Amino acid sequence: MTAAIPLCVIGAGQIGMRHIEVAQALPSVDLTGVVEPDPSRRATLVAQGLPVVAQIADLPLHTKAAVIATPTPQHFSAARAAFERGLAVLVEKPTGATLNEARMLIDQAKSLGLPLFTGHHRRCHPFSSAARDILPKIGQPIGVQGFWSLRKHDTYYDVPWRCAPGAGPLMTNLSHEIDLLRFLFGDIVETSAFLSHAARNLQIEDTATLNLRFSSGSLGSFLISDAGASPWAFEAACGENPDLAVSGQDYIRATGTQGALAFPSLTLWQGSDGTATDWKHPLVRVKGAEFAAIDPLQEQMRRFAAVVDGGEDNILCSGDDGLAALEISLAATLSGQTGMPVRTGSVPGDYTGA
Ligand SMILES: NC(=O)C1=CN([C@@H]2O[C@H](COP(=O)(O)OP(=O)(O)OC[C@H]3O[C@@H](n4cnc5c(N)ncnc54)[C@H](OP(=O)(O)O)[C@@H]3O)[C@@H](O)[C@H]2O)C=CC1
Ligand SMILES: O=C1CO[C@H](CO)[C@@H](O)[C@@H]1O
Repeated sequence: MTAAIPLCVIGAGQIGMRHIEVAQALPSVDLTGVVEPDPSRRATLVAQGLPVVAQIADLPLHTKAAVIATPTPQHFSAARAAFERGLAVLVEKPTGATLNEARMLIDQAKSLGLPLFTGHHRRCHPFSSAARDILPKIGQPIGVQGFWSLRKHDTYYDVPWRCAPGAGPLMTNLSHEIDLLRFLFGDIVETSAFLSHAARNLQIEDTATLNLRFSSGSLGSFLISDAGASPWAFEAACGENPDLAVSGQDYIRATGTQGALAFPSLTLWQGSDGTATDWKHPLVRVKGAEFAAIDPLQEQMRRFAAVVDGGEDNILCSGDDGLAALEISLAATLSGQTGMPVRTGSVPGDYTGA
Protein backbone atom coordinates (compact mmCIF):
# COMPACT_ATOMS: atom_id res chain seq x y z
CA MET A 1 0.00 0.00 0.00
CA THR A 2 1.09 3.57 -0.66
CA ALA A 3 -0.58 6.39 1.31
CA ALA A 4 -4.06 5.94 2.83
CA ILE A 5 -6.75 6.33 0.16
CA PRO A 6 -8.66 9.63 0.56
CA LEU A 7 -12.31 8.51 0.62
CA CYS A 8 -15.67 10.15 1.27
CA VAL A 9 -19.04 8.77 2.34
CA ILE A 10 -22.11 10.23 0.63
CA GLY A 11 -25.26 9.98 2.76
CA ALA A 12 -24.91 9.70 6.53
CA GLY A 13 -27.98 7.65 7.44
CA GLN A 14 -28.20 4.18 8.96
CA ILE A 15 -25.68 2.39 6.76
CA GLY A 16 -23.69 5.53 5.91
CA MET A 17 -22.75 5.87 9.59
CA ARG A 18 -21.43 2.29 9.56
CA HIS A 19 -19.27 3.10 6.51
CA ILE A 20 -17.99 6.20 8.31
CA GLU A 21 -17.01 4.13 11.38
CA VAL A 22 -15.26 1.61 9.17
CA ALA A 23 -13.40 4.30 7.21
CA GLN A 24 -12.19 5.84 10.47
CA ALA A 25 -10.96 2.46 11.71
CA LEU A 26 -9.08 1.40 8.57
CA PRO A 27 -5.42 2.43 8.27
CA SER A 28 -5.59 2.15 4.45
CA VAL A 29 -8.34 4.82 4.28
CA ASP A 30 -8.39 8.53 5.11
CA LEU A 31 -11.97 9.84 5.56
CA THR A 32 -11.83 13.22 3.76
CA GLY A 33 -15.51 14.07 3.73
CA VAL A 34 -19.08 13.13 4.59
CA VAL A 35 -21.70 14.51 2.19
CA GLU A 36 -25.04 15.17 3.86
CA PRO A 37 -27.66 17.57 2.43
CA ASP A 38 -29.76 18.10 5.58
CA PRO A 39 -28.47 21.14 7.63
CA SER A 40 -29.61 19.88 11.03
CA ARG A 41 -28.12 16.43 10.39
CA ARG A 42 -24.91 18.18 9.26
CA ALA A 43 -24.77 20.11 12.53
CA THR A 44 -25.04 16.84 14.48
CA LEU A 45 -22.26 15.28 12.42
CA VAL A 46 -20.00 18.33 12.82
CA ALA A 47 -20.52 18.07 16.58
CA GLN A 48 -19.20 14.49 16.31
CA GLY A 49 -16.01 15.85 14.73
CA LEU A 50 -16.75 14.59 11.22
CA PRO A 51 -15.54 16.44 8.08
CA VAL A 52 -19.02 17.24 6.75
CA VAL A 53 -19.92 19.04 3.52
CA ALA A 54 -23.31 19.79 1.92
CA GLN A 55 -22.56 18.54 -1.59
CA ILE A 56 -20.07 16.53 -3.61
CA ALA A 57 -18.67 19.71 -5.20
CA ASP A 58 -17.45 20.81 -1.74
CA LEU A 59 -15.31 17.71 -1.08
CA PRO A 60 -11.53 18.19 -0.67
CA LEU A 61 -9.93 18.02 -4.12
CA HIS A 62 -7.56 15.17 -3.28
CA THR A 63 -10.49 12.78 -2.56
CA LYS A 64 -10.16 9.67 -4.74
CA ALA A 65 -13.04 7.38 -3.80
CA ALA A 66 -16.66 7.51 -2.65
CA VAL A 67 -18.98 5.15 -0.83
CA ILE A 68 -22.56 6.05 -1.73
CA ALA A 69 -25.09 5.40 1.02
CA THR A 70 -27.96 7.66 -0.01
CA PRO A 71 -31.49 6.31 -0.29
CA THR A 72 -31.76 4.04 -3.35
CA PRO A 73 -33.58 6.62 -5.54
CA GLN A 74 -30.52 8.91 -5.19
CA HIS A 75 -27.85 6.26 -5.96
CA PHE A 76 -27.75 7.19 -9.64
CA SER A 77 -27.41 10.97 -9.25
CA ALA A 78 -24.86 10.64 -6.44
CA ALA A 79 -22.74 8.05 -8.29
CA ARG A 80 -22.86 10.08 -11.49
CA ALA A 81 -21.71 13.22 -9.66
CA ALA A 82 -18.93 11.23 -7.96
CA PHE A 83 -17.70 9.91 -11.32
CA GLU A 84 -17.77 13.46 -12.72
CA ARG A 85 -15.40 14.39 -9.86
CA GLY A 86 -13.11 11.51 -10.97
CA LEU A 87 -13.88 9.34 -7.93
CA ALA A 88 -13.90 5.54 -7.78
CA VAL A 89 -17.34 4.43 -6.57
CA LEU A 90 -18.69 1.78 -4.26
CA VAL A 91 -22.45 2.26 -4.33
CA GLU A 92 -24.69 0.65 -1.75
CA LYS A 93 -27.05 -1.97 -3.08
CA PRO A 94 -29.01 -1.91 -5.30
CA THR A 95 -26.72 -0.28 -7.89
CA GLY A 96 -29.55 1.91 -9.17
CA ALA A 97 -33.31 2.18 -8.94
CA THR A 98 -33.67 0.76 -12.48
CA LEU A 99 -31.62 -1.35 -14.87
CA ASN A 100 -31.14 1.71 -17.11
CA GLU A 101 -29.60 3.62 -14.20
CA ALA A 102 -27.28 0.72 -13.32
CA ARG A 103 -26.25 0.29 -16.98
CA MET A 104 -25.52 4.02 -17.37
CA LEU A 105 -23.30 3.92 -14.29
CA ILE A 106 -21.43 0.88 -15.61
CA ASP A 107 -20.92 2.64 -18.97
CA GLN A 108 -19.78 5.84 -17.28
CA ALA A 109 -17.29 3.95 -15.10
CA LYS A 110 -15.89 2.10 -18.11
CA SER A 111 -15.58 5.22 -20.26
CA LEU A 112 -13.80 7.10 -17.46
CA GLY A 113 -11.68 4.09 -16.48
CA LEU A 114 -12.91 4.34 -12.86
CA PRO A 115 -13.76 1.40 -10.56
CA LEU A 116 -17.44 0.72 -9.79
CA PHE A 117 -18.55 -1.78 -7.16
CA THR A 118 -21.89 -2.52 -5.50
CA GLY A 119 -22.12 -2.96 -1.72
CA HIS A 120 -23.09 -6.62 -1.65
CA HIS A 121 -20.71 -7.13 1.25
CA ARG A 122 -21.66 -10.72 2.13
CA ARG A 123 -19.12 -11.96 -0.38
CA CYS A 124 -16.40 -10.55 1.87
CA HIS A 125 -17.01 -13.07 4.67
CA PRO A 126 -14.39 -15.85 4.64
CA PHE A 127 -17.17 -18.47 4.96
CA SER A 128 -18.75 -17.22 1.70
CA SER A 129 -15.55 -17.84 -0.29
CA ALA A 130 -15.09 -21.15 1.56
CA ALA A 131 -18.63 -22.23 0.57
CA ARG A 132 -17.83 -21.52 -3.05
CA ASP A 133 -14.68 -23.65 -2.76
CA ILE A 134 -16.50 -26.53 -1.01
CA LEU A 135 -19.54 -26.71 -3.30
CA PRO A 136 -17.87 -28.96 -5.92
CA LYS A 137 -17.82 -31.66 -3.19
CA ILE A 138 -21.61 -32.04 -3.46
CA GLY A 139 -21.27 -33.04 -7.12
CA GLN A 140 -23.49 -31.70 -9.86
CA PRO A 141 -25.64 -28.96 -8.29
CA ILE A 142 -29.31 -29.95 -8.20
CA GLY A 143 -31.12 -27.42 -6.05
CA VAL A 144 -30.88 -24.78 -3.34
CA GLN A 145 -33.45 -23.63 -0.82
CA GLY A 146 -33.22 -20.44 1.24
CA PHE A 147 -35.31 -18.87 4.00
CA TRP A 148 -34.87 -15.27 5.18
CA SER A 149 -37.47 -14.14 7.68
CA LEU A 150 -36.79 -11.40 10.23
CA ARG A 151 -39.58 -9.26 11.64
CA LYS A 152 -38.43 -5.63 11.27
CA HIS A 153 -39.26 -3.26 14.14
CA ASP A 154 -42.42 -1.26 13.37
CA THR A 155 -40.70 2.17 13.27
CA TYR A 156 -38.44 0.91 10.44
CA TYR A 157 -41.25 1.89 8.07
CA ASP A 158 -41.55 5.46 9.44
CA VAL A 159 -38.98 6.50 6.76
CA PRO A 160 -41.09 7.27 3.63
CA TRP A 161 -38.67 5.99 0.93
CA ARG A 162 -38.60 2.59 2.63
CA CYS A 163 -42.38 2.21 2.01
CA ALA A 164 -42.26 3.05 -1.70
CA PRO A 165 -41.52 0.86 -4.75
CA GLY A 166 -37.78 0.39 -5.01
CA ALA A 167 -37.53 -0.54 -1.32
CA GLY A 168 -39.31 -3.45 0.43
CA PRO A 169 -37.69 -6.77 1.31
CA LEU A 170 -37.16 -7.70 -2.37
CA MET A 171 -34.97 -4.70 -3.17
CA THR A 172 -33.59 -4.10 0.32
CA ASN A 173 -32.88 -7.63 1.53
CA LEU A 174 -33.40 -10.10 -1.32
CA SER A 175 -30.84 -8.36 -3.53
CA HIS A 176 -28.15 -9.52 -1.04
CA GLU A 177 -29.51 -13.07 -1.27
CA ILE A 178 -29.50 -12.98 -5.05
CA ASP A 179 -25.95 -11.71 -5.14
CA LEU A 180 -24.88 -14.46 -2.73
CA LEU A 181 -26.75 -17.16 -4.68
CA ARG A 182 -25.09 -15.97 -7.91
CA PHE A 183 -21.70 -15.85 -6.16
CA LEU A 184 -22.16 -19.48 -5.07
CA PHE A 185 -24.27 -21.08 -7.82
CA GLY A 186 -23.83 -18.93 -10.93
CA ASP A 187 -26.19 -17.03 -13.21
CA ILE A 188 -29.97 -17.10 -12.81
CA VAL A 189 -31.88 -17.30 -16.08
CA GLU A 190 -35.53 -17.37 -14.97
CA THR A 191 -37.46 -16.12 -11.96
CA SER A 192 -41.04 -16.43 -10.79
CA ALA A 193 -42.53 -15.10 -7.57
CA PHE A 194 -45.61 -14.73 -5.42
CA LEU A 195 -45.83 -11.51 -3.39
CA SER A 196 -47.92 -10.68 -0.34
CA HIS A 197 -48.46 -7.46 1.62
CA ALA A 198 -51.10 -8.98 3.88
CA ALA A 199 -49.15 -8.45 7.12
CA ARG A 200 -48.06 -4.78 6.86
CA ASN A 201 -50.59 -3.48 4.32
CA LEU A 202 -48.01 -1.26 2.64
CA GLN A 203 -47.84 -0.68 -1.12
CA ILE A 204 -44.67 -2.80 -1.16
CA GLU A 205 -44.57 -6.51 -0.32
CA ASP A 206 -43.73 -7.78 3.14
CA THR A 207 -43.34 -11.41 2.04
CA ALA A 208 -42.40 -13.19 -1.19
CA THR A 209 -41.67 -16.69 -2.40
CA LEU A 210 -39.41 -17.20 -5.40
CA ASN A 211 -38.57 -19.95 -7.86
CA LEU A 212 -35.23 -19.61 -9.61
CA ARG A 213 -33.67 -21.43 -12.56
CA PHE A 214 -29.87 -21.31 -12.79
CA SER A 215 -27.93 -21.46 -16.05
CA SER A 216 -26.38 -24.74 -14.79
CA GLY A 217 -29.87 -26.31 -14.90
CA SER A 218 -30.21 -26.44 -11.11
CA LEU A 219 -33.26 -24.94 -9.41
CA GLY A 220 -33.74 -22.72 -6.37
CA SER A 221 -36.53 -21.60 -4.10
CA PHE A 222 -36.50 -18.83 -1.53
CA LEU A 223 -38.94 -17.45 1.05
CA ILE A 224 -38.30 -13.89 2.18
CA SER A 225 -40.32 -11.93 4.72
CA ASP A 226 -39.78 -8.91 6.93
CA ALA A 227 -43.04 -9.51 8.78
CA GLY A 228 -42.46 -13.05 10.06
CA ALA A 229 -40.24 -13.68 13.09
CA SER A 230 -37.76 -16.56 12.78
CA PRO A 231 -34.17 -17.54 13.59
CA TRP A 232 -33.48 -18.18 9.87
CA ALA A 233 -31.73 -15.37 8.01
CA PHE A 234 -28.20 -14.51 6.99
CA GLU A 235 -27.72 -11.85 9.66
CA ALA A 236 -29.16 -14.07 12.40
CA ALA A 237 -26.96 -16.96 11.26
CA CYS A 238 -23.65 -15.11 11.39
CA GLY A 239 -24.29 -12.05 13.56
CA GLU A 240 -22.79 -9.63 11.02
CA ASN A 241 -25.24 -6.80 11.76
CA PRO A 242 -24.72 -5.42 15.28
CA ASP A 243 -28.35 -4.23 15.36
CA LEU A 244 -29.87 -7.68 14.77
CA ALA A 245 -30.23 -10.67 17.10
CA VAL A 246 -28.08 -13.75 16.51
CA SER A 247 -29.43 -17.34 16.25
CA GLY A 248 -26.50 -19.24 14.76
CA GLN A 249 -28.91 -21.22 12.57
CA ASP A 250 -28.27 -22.18 8.96
CA TYR A 251 -30.67 -20.64 6.47
CA ILE A 252 -29.62 -22.04 3.08
CA ARG A 253 -29.44 -25.70 2.05
CA ALA A 254 -27.98 -26.93 -1.23
CA THR A 255 -28.20 -30.42 -2.68
CA GLY A 256 -26.10 -32.09 -5.38
CA THR A 257 -25.61 -35.54 -6.85
CA GLN A 258 -22.90 -36.37 -4.29
CA GLY A 259 -24.13 -34.65 -1.14
CA ALA A 260 -25.49 -31.53 0.47
CA LEU A 261 -24.26 -28.34 2.13
CA ALA A 262 -25.81 -26.19 4.85
CA PHE A 263 -24.87 -22.50 4.89
CA PRO A 264 -23.27 -20.65 6.56
CA SER A 265 -22.11 -23.39 8.97
CA LEU A 266 -20.65 -25.21 5.89
CA THR A 267 -21.90 -28.50 7.33
CA LEU A 268 -21.36 -31.02 4.55
CA TRP A 269 -23.31 -34.29 4.05
CA GLN A 270 -21.48 -36.79 1.85
CA GLY A 271 -21.55 -40.47 0.88
CA SER A 272 -19.12 -42.78 2.73
CA ASP A 273 -16.00 -43.81 0.86
CA GLY A 274 -16.55 -46.97 -1.17
CA THR A 275 -20.37 -46.89 -1.11
CA ALA A 276 -22.82 -45.47 -3.59
CA THR A 277 -24.34 -42.09 -2.77
CA ASP A 278 -28.04 -42.91 -2.84
CA TRP A 279 -31.03 -43.08 -0.51
CA LYS A 280 -30.15 -46.58 0.71
CA HIS A 281 -26.90 -45.37 2.32
CA PRO A 282 -26.62 -42.93 5.20
CA LEU A 283 -24.76 -39.72 4.45
CA VAL A 284 -21.83 -38.78 6.64
CA ARG A 285 -21.98 -35.39 8.35
CA VAL A 286 -18.77 -33.35 8.17
CA LYS A 287 -18.60 -30.32 10.44
CA GLY A 288 -17.71 -27.07 8.66
CA ALA A 289 -14.53 -25.13 9.37
CA GLU A 290 -14.89 -22.25 11.81
CA PHE A 291 -13.89 -18.73 10.87
CA ALA A 292 -13.22 -15.78 13.14
CA ALA A 293 -15.97 -13.18 12.78
CA ILE A 294 -15.01 -10.17 10.68
CA ASP A 295 -16.76 -6.89 9.92
CA PRO A 296 -17.73 -7.43 6.26
CA LEU A 297 -18.19 -3.69 5.62
CA GLN A 298 -14.64 -3.11 6.81
CA GLU A 299 -13.31 -5.95 4.67
CA GLN A 300 -15.28 -4.60 1.70
CA MET A 301 -13.82 -1.11 2.17
CA ARG A 302 -10.32 -2.51 2.66
CA ARG A 303 -10.65 -4.35 -0.67
CA PHE A 304 -12.13 -1.26 -2.36
CA ALA A 305 -9.24 0.91 -1.17
CA ALA A 306 -6.75 -1.71 -2.40
CA VAL A 307 -8.31 -1.56 -5.90
CA VAL A 308 -8.21 2.26 -5.87
CA ASP A 309 -4.54 1.85 -4.95
CA GLY A 310 -4.00 -0.16 -8.16
CA GLY A 311 -4.73 -3.70 -6.92
CA GLU A 312 -7.06 -6.34 -8.36
CA ASP A 313 -9.95 -8.08 -6.61
CA ASN A 314 -12.01 -11.16 -7.45
CA ILE A 315 -14.38 -11.07 -4.46
CA LEU A 316 -16.04 -7.63 -4.48
CA CYS A 317 -19.36 -7.28 -6.30
CA SER A 318 -18.53 -5.66 -9.65
CA GLY A 319 -20.88 -3.22 -11.39
CA ASP A 320 -21.96 -6.05 -13.71
CA ASP A 321 -22.67 -8.38 -10.78
CA GLY A 322 -24.62 -5.61 -9.06
CA LEU A 323 -26.65 -5.13 -12.24
CA ALA A 324 -27.40 -8.86 -12.36
CA ALA A 325 -28.58 -8.90 -8.72
CA LEU A 326 -30.79 -5.88 -9.39
CA GLU A 327 -32.24 -7.53 -12.48
CA ILE A 328 -33.30 -10.68 -10.61
CA SER A 329 -34.74 -8.64 -7.73
CA LEU A 330 -36.79 -6.60 -10.23
CA ALA A 331 -37.71 -9.79 -12.11
CA ALA A 332 -39.17 -11.18 -8.88
CA THR A 333 -41.31 -8.06 -8.42
CA LEU A 334 -42.40 -8.12 -12.06
CA SER A 335 -43.29 -11.79 -11.88
CA GLY A 336 -45.24 -11.23 -8.67
CA GLN A 337 -47.21 -8.44 -10.33
CA THR A 338 -47.91 -10.20 -13.64
CA GLY A 339 -48.21 -13.80 -12.46
CA MET A 340 -45.77 -14.80 -15.22
CA PRO A 341 -42.23 -16.21 -14.99
CA VAL A 342 -39.61 -13.65 -16.09
CA ARG A 343 -36.63 -14.66 -18.22
CA THR A 344 -33.40 -12.80 -17.54
CA GLY A 345 -33.00 -10.12 -20.21
CA SER A 346 -36.70 -9.28 -20.37
CA VAL A 347 -37.10 -6.81 -17.47
CA PRO A 348 -37.76 -3.35 -19.01
CA GLY A 349 -34.86 -0.96 -18.44
CA ASP A 350 -37.06 1.70 -16.86
CA TYR A 351 -39.01 -0.67 -14.59
CA THR A 352 -38.90 0.45 -10.94
CA GLY A 353 -41.09 -2.21 -9.43
CA ALA A 354 -44.02 0.22 -9.21
N1 LIG B 1 -25.29 -3.13 2.72
C1 LIG B 1 -26.12 -3.05 3.75
O1 LIG B 1 -26.02 -3.82 4.70
C2 LIG B 1 -27.19 -2.02 3.79
C3 LIG B 1 -27.47 -1.25 2.68
N2 LIG B 1 -28.45 -0.32 2.69
C4 LIG B 1 -28.66 0.50 1.47
O2 LIG B 1 -28.10 1.77 1.76
C5 LIG B 1 -28.91 2.81 1.25
C6 LIG B 1 -29.28 3.76 2.38
O3 LIG B 1 -30.11 3.07 3.31
P1 LIG B 1 -30.30 3.63 4.80
O4 LIG B 1 -28.98 3.92 5.40
O5 LIG B 1 -31.21 2.68 5.47
O6 LIG B 1 -31.06 5.01 4.49
P2 LIG B 1 -31.29 6.24 5.45
O7 LIG B 1 -32.56 6.88 5.00
O8 LIG B 1 -31.10 5.85 6.87
O9 LIG B 1 -30.05 7.20 5.11
C7 LIG B 1 -29.85 7.85 3.89
C8 LIG B 1 -29.03 9.12 4.14
O10 LIG B 1 -28.67 9.74 2.91
C9 LIG B 1 -28.98 11.15 2.99
N3 LIG B 1 -29.24 11.66 1.64
C10 LIG B 1 -30.40 11.75 0.97
N4 LIG B 1 -30.21 12.26 -0.27
C11 LIG B 1 -28.88 12.51 -0.37
C12 LIG B 1 -28.05 13.07 -1.39
N5 LIG B 1 -28.55 13.43 -2.57
N6 LIG B 1 -26.73 13.21 -1.13
C13 LIG B 1 -26.20 12.83 0.06
N7 LIG B 1 -26.94 12.30 1.06
C14 LIG B 1 -28.26 12.14 0.85
C15 LIG B 1 -30.18 11.18 3.90
O11 LIG B 1 -30.35 12.48 4.40
P3 LIG B 1 -31.84 12.99 4.79
O12 LIG B 1 -32.32 12.08 5.86
O13 LIG B 1 -31.59 14.39 5.23
O14 LIG B 1 -32.66 12.88 3.53
C16 LIG B 1 -29.79 10.16 4.95
O15 LIG B 1 -28.93 10.72 5.91
C17 LIG B 1 -30.10 2.13 0.58
O16 LIG B 1 -29.88 2.10 -0.80
C18 LIG B 1 -30.12 0.74 1.15
O17 LIG B 1 -30.60 -0.21 0.20
C19 LIG B 1 -29.17 -0.07 3.82
C20 LIG B 1 -28.95 -0.80 4.96
C21 LIG B 1 -27.96 -1.84 5.03
O1 LIG C 1 -28.70 -4.32 3.32
C1 LIG C 1 -29.33 -4.65 4.29
C2 LIG C 1 -30.63 -4.07 4.53
O2 LIG C 1 -30.98 -4.00 5.84
C3 LIG C 1 -30.71 -5.12 6.66
C4 LIG C 1 -31.29 -4.89 7.99
O3 LIG C 1 -32.61 -4.45 7.81
C5 LIG C 1 -29.24 -5.40 6.62
O4 LIG C 1 -28.89 -6.44 7.48
C6 LIG C 1 -28.85 -5.70 5.22
O5 LIG C 1 -27.50 -5.96 5.09
